[in-house]
Amino acid sequence: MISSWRQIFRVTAAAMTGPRPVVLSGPSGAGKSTLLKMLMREFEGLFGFSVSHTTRKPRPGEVDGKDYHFVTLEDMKRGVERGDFIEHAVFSGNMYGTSTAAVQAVQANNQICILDIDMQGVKSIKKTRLNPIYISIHPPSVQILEQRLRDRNTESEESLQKRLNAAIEDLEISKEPGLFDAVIVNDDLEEAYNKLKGILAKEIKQVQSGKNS
Ligand SMILES: Nc1ncnc2c1ncn2[C@@H]1O[C@H](COP(=O)(O)OP(=O)(O)OP(=O)(O)O)[C@@H](O)[C@H]1O
Ligand SMILES: Nc1nc2c(ncn2[C@@H]2O[C@H](COP(=O)(O)O)[C@@H](O)[C@H]2O)c(=O)[nH]1
Repeated sequence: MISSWRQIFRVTAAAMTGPRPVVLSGPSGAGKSTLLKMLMREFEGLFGFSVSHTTRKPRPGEVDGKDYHFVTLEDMKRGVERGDFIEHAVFSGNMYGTSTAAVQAVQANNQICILDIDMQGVKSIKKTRLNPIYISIHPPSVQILEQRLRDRNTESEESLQKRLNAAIEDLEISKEPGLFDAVIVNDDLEEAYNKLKGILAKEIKQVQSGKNS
């Protein structure tokens, strides 16, 4: 346990000196992955994705170690017991977690670390010294969210309903004053992306100037 606290301290200490990490949260299907992939494409090398662990099965096209570390429930539980995770949560029947190593790997490259995590993760990260910028991505409406999730064609009916129920709850919680630094309604994708870039402009400039000096 002591070594895991040391690890967490190292991550948080690095976060206080390097660029601030960015937490993207918001309902499943709101467009977090779409937006973060756009950022990583436009600003190649500036951002690094914190690759979470999950017990859910990979979707077609998802790559182990890139999109997620896909693990068994037993492995995940062992990792939690070892203290490998800064935060972890159960979402829609599967476990998800951000490992200290995932954040450290990004910070070691002096990149802006992006975490794509659910509301429980946000609440847990708030108790650490990671000090990220918290951004919530919202859909224009729950109806549009449902349509996007259906069109994505990744969920069973049961999983879809669980995600919609969580979405309704999380949209309510996200109104809590001070919980997020910014809320972006992802209606028109380009517009939402430009807002995201605006919010991160200072961090982007800071890392760009460091890389060019
Ligand atoms: N502005 C938009 N207009 C229309 N479709 C969109 C928009 N943004 C994202 N989408 C589509 O909606 C679907 C959900 O987006 P995405 O997978 O990025 O959501 P997510 O928030 O990362 O979901 P999850 O939390 O489940 O990983 C995708 O098929 C994506 O192409
Ligand atoms: N608390 C955490 N939530 C996470 C993490 N990685 C992803 N997520 C969230 O889970 C849901 C579902 O993701 P999906 O890929 O199965 O659609 C979504 O809201 C993610 O933000 C994590 O490490 N911790």
